[in-house]
Amino acid sequence: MSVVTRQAVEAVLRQYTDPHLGQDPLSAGCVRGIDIRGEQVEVRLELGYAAELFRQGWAQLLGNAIERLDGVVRADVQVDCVIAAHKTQERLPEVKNIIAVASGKGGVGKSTTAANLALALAREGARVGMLDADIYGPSQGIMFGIPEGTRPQVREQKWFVPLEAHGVQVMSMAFLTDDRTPMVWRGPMVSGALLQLINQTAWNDLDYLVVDMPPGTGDIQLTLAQKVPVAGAVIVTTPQDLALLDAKKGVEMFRKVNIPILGVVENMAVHICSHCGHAEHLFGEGGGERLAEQFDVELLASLPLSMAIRSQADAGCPTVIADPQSQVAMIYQQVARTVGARIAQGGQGTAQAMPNISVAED
Ligand SMILES: Nc1ncnc2c1ncn2[C@@H]1O[C@H](COP(=O)(O)OP(=O)(O)OP(=O)(O)O)[C@@H](O)[C@H]1O
Repeated sequence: MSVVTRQAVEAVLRQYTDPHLGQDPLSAGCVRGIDIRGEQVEVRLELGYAAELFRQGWAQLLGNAIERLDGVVRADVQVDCVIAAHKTQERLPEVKNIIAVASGKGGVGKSTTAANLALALAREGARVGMLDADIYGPSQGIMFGIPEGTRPQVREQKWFVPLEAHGVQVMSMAFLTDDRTPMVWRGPMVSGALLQLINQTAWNDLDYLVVDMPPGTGDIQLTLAQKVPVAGAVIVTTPQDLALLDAKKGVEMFRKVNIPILGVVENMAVHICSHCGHAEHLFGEGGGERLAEQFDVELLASLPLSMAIRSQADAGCPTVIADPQSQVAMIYQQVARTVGARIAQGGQGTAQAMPNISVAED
């Protein structure tokens, strides 16, 4: 009878690439324990991102592979998700990671993407908040189905208690104003008000706070990006040349303030005929890919122009929860897990970068 070794188990693990981390569990530092008792093997893995819809399948796949080793009768793989606080996250103790969702121009589907991303993160088991910072066209209240006129409670005359919808904590300037208040705010006022909104909301133990940024790349965006400890940004674009040009400005702006770009989402990329299923590239093919290549950012997903995406979001129940088994919902889930994985890889949990000290022998 052959005896199973730790090396043999590790060699099996090395053959499998975590699709979100792009590395095998060992190289990615996910292995927390390997226990071998005779013919039984127990492996514990820890993922630094939310992956409720992935972890069981991943555990099963790895377990089956280990069971194919000579001398193994049973392999149990346990996969846990543990989301750490981003290293820059000190000012907001209740928020571990802030994700900015931005676009170079309006109307590309930034808010729709932000809502689906937040809900997808929640479905993956994370505690999630949504801050609607799109002050000129706040739409998260509608997308989360919060009845117009609902006001947040105020605690100790200082804290706004975020509204809860579909399991996500939601806050928007729209909850504090009414339709008759014209939003003709100038830049500095807007940034000030938004910072106050972020800092004075009583967020409750969030793994991720998704911020739906105002469209564009002006002063408001820059101030927010600098004053809020953002873990990373997701840029939303459509494939038209003009939108892509604006998206490039967005990428450059975040780079300038040293905020990592987690990736680009290309929205309304293809039209799928609801009668025959034929896919048509309305605005030209491969724009998102070119942008990703040119700017060395990851293309997280290409989403179709779809009536369902629009009608479900506009009705207060975005696709991720309205039709959770749909292909589109699965794309959003994939984006959510990848975004979480990129943040985890960006140095989560490391308190501070230490200077290197080298000791040389004479
Ligand atoms: N993939 C899609 N397919 C079809 N319609 C979409 C898609 N994504 C977004 N939409 C629709 O396009 C419109 C604009 O979307 P959204 O409000 O998300 O854009 P935005 O970039 O946030 O715009 P703004 O910044 O001006 O608020 C909405 O009616 C939305 O439902």
